[in-house]
Parts: sequence; structure tokens; C-alpha cells
Amino acid sequence: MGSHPLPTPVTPAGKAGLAELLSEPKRAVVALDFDGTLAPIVPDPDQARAHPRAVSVLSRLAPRVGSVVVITGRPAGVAVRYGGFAGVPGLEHLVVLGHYGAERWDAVSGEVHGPGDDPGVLAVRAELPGFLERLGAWRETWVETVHIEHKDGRAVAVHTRRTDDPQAALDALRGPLTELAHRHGLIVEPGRMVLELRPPGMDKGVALASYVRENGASAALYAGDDLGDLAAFDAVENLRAEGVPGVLVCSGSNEVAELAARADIVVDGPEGVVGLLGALADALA
Ligand SMILES: O=P(O)(O)OC[C@H]1O[C@H](O[C@H]2O[C@H](CO)[C@@H](O)[C@H](O)[C@H]2O)[C@H](O)[C@@H](O)[C@@H]1O
Repeated sequence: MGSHPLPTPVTPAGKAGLAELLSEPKRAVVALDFDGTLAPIVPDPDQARAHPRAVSVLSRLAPRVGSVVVITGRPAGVAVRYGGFAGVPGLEHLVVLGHYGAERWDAVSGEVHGPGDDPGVLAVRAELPGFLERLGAWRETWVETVHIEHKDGRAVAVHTRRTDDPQAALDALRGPLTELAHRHGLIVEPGRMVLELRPPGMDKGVALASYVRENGASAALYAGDDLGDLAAFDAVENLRAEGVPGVLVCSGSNEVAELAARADIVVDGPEGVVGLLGALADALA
């Protein structure tokens, strides 16, 4: 047995979702965000790794449910690497949907499939250093410590976590980066101390709904921590309205309030998520 009891969802819809998952686990989809949910938030995005117990817990849970899928803003291959998800007994059927669902890795083939480079992203990539430089009023204060993350040719993320005042830097960058994104046909995806410029047309809600349908799932659980996960929360609520019960789990933090307000279960960050998944695996054993 794990050390965490299985929490009781606070809403009737969440209770119905968990009950369905427990009664027909082989028809359930368990969908999980990566950063902030399976992986603790760290200052350097390149140093993020799955929680030390995440892989072992997932490898216990995955054989007991219909499907486990990770849905992330990361490139799929990066999430697989930072998660340590490849070649793990028990995770032979794991799927990772990267770039908010635009890209797909599956453990069966070990291959990533997705669209190629986006011309708007390539243009932003070339323009961004000079663009930030021209915001000269900030140069001597925090712009030096803004971190640019190039996500293949599919997105560019501008991180402010390591600046002196991350929220102020984020607020100051939002307008200019939105103008830059729109000029190149992109959208701005806001997140935890990050503004990501990426192509429109896909989000975690579209990705989750189509994955649930593809698997003919009778129930879905989704766990996330950030604003990009709200679309997946919407998808679970839409699925419920269509008669597919679901559970909304918030990996809680002091940075994002929106998910906790809508969740059926709130746990304490990745440590709490791992505890919940372990309790679920125990309940299904
Ligand atoms: O969809 P996700 O898996 O949650 O990915 C969202 C973004 O996560 C990463 O940034 C966040 O995690 C970093 C590492 O802990 C942290 O430094 C940063 O402040 C967070 O915003 C990732 O770097 C982005 O590319 C993802 O889009």
C-alpha cells in the first residue's frame, strides 16, 4: 500500500468520475501534464526532471488502466527524456503528446510524429534577441536574465523566473510579445513565469478530447497545474456533459489559482500528484 489515501473528490461530478474510473479502469484514460505536475518546478527549464517516484508509480498504474498519456507544452521527445519514460517496464503503451498535442510520441514505436518547423516561429526566433534588446529601458535591470527556450522550430518560450522580479518582468513583456506573436501569425500561451509564442490551432483540450475518443474511454482523469491546462479542464467538463465521467485534479501551487477553483481534487504539487497516482494504483491492485 502507498502512504497516501485516495482522496474523495469535492464535487458530485468528480465523485462520479472517480467511481467510473475505479469500476471500469481498463476503459479509463489517465492524462497528466508534465512540468509542475509530474516534474517539480525548478529555475532552469533544462534541469526539470520527473519527480523521483513518478516513473515507478506510473509503471504500477499504467497496466491497471486503459491508457496513460502525458500532455505537455514541451516537445514530446524532451518530455520523454526529462521524464525518463522510454524503455520502462509497465510503460510499454505510454503516449506523450507534445507541443500542446501537435506532436505525438508512443512507447511502442519510440518515434515522434508531428508537424515540421513553423515559419512564424522561425521568424520570431530570428527577431527575438534584437526585439528584447530594443526594449532598452530594461536592459540594465532584468532583461539580461530573461531565458529564451527554443522548442524545436515549433515554439519559443520567454521565461522570467530567474529575473529579480519575475511577475513584473512577465507583465512588462506580455504586451510587446503579444504584438510580436500576432505579427507572425502566432499566439501567446501564458504559463508559470513564462510567455510562449506558438502556432494557433491546437491546445490540450483538443488533444485530450480526441485522445479520449480514440481510446473509446468510459472515464478520464486529468491532472495539471498551469494556465495551459485549463483547456484540458474544459475538455473534461465537455466530456462529462456528453456522458463520459471525469475527474479534474489540480497540482496546487502558490502561482496559479484558476485550476484549484475548478478542480475536484487539489493535491500539493508533484509530490501530491505522485501520492494520488500511487493511491489509485493501490486501489486498482
Ligand atoms: O505543459 P507543461 O508540461 O506544464 O509545460 C509548460 C511549460 O513548462 C516549462 O516551464 C515551466 O517549468 C520550468 C521548469 O520547472 C520552469 O522553470 C518555468 O518557470 C515553468 O514555466 C517549460 O520550460 C515550457 O517550455 C513549457 O511550455
